[in-house]
Amino acid sequence: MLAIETKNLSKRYKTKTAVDSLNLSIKQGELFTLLGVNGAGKTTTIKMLTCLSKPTSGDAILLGDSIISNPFAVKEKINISPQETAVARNLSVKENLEFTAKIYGFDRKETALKVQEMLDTFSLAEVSPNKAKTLSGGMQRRLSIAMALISDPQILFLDEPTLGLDVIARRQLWSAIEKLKGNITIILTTHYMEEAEALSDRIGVMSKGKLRAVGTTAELTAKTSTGSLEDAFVSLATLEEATG
Ligand SMILES: Nc1ncnc2c1ncn2[C@@H]1O[C@H](COP(=O)(O)OP(=O)(O)OP(=O)(O)O)[C@@H](O)[C@H]1O
Repeated sequence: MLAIETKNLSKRYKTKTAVDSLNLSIKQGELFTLLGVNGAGKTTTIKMLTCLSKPTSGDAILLGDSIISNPFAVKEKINISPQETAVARNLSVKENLEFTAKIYGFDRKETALKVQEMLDTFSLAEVSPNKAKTLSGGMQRRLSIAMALISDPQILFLDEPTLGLDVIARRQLWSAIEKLKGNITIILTTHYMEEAEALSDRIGVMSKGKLRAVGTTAELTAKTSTGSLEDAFVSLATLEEATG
């Protein structure tokens, strides 16, 4: 069974087609990156796949369930770390994780185990008693991802996880994401080429709501006869300008 299969997934606002007939297949355990410039349609795609926004037309099947006809089943299997982190600023790191575990109905023993696992995986043990608002941007993002993983989702969505982070914080977040690879399906959005290249099994290039190409870095560079992902991306964007 595929983790995600979209069928002509589309979202139109009044005058704007944000996502245009997206057809995409993502395997279980894959780390798949949607790469595109601002306004390409990445966040709108994530919002539809996480049942936060209804498609105008088309559908997506996540682990066998449709986002249109069975959104509750979909929501049980997924979680998202959104662009704006979802941490409670006045709670400590540990309290944020415990609070999330309680929402999902874990008992005290399960909560303690899960919280410790997340503190270790995301190198947050040292700041566990500190209020979230005192953390650096990078640590807040790591906490946000840890909170999204508490419920043991089978698919995790990361919307621009390293936006605004410095190079050190970005590398720390990459290594946290790398630890998750293979155990869970991850859909990541970014407009950083080096991030897509460092983390992804496959990359989907989006521009102006359309999926222009899908493949590994090597496949995308071969397809465009270029020497780097950045050149491949520019080539695909230029192609898009020619074809509309
Ligand atoms: N609620 C809305 N109403 C009207 N237009 C919208 C709405 N949300 C998004 N759009 C438009 O749809 C297009 C795609 O936006 P989206 O946020 O999905 O892009 P993105 O690739 O995630 O960009 P970014 O990297 O800036 O987050 C943009 O042109 C945006 O202005």
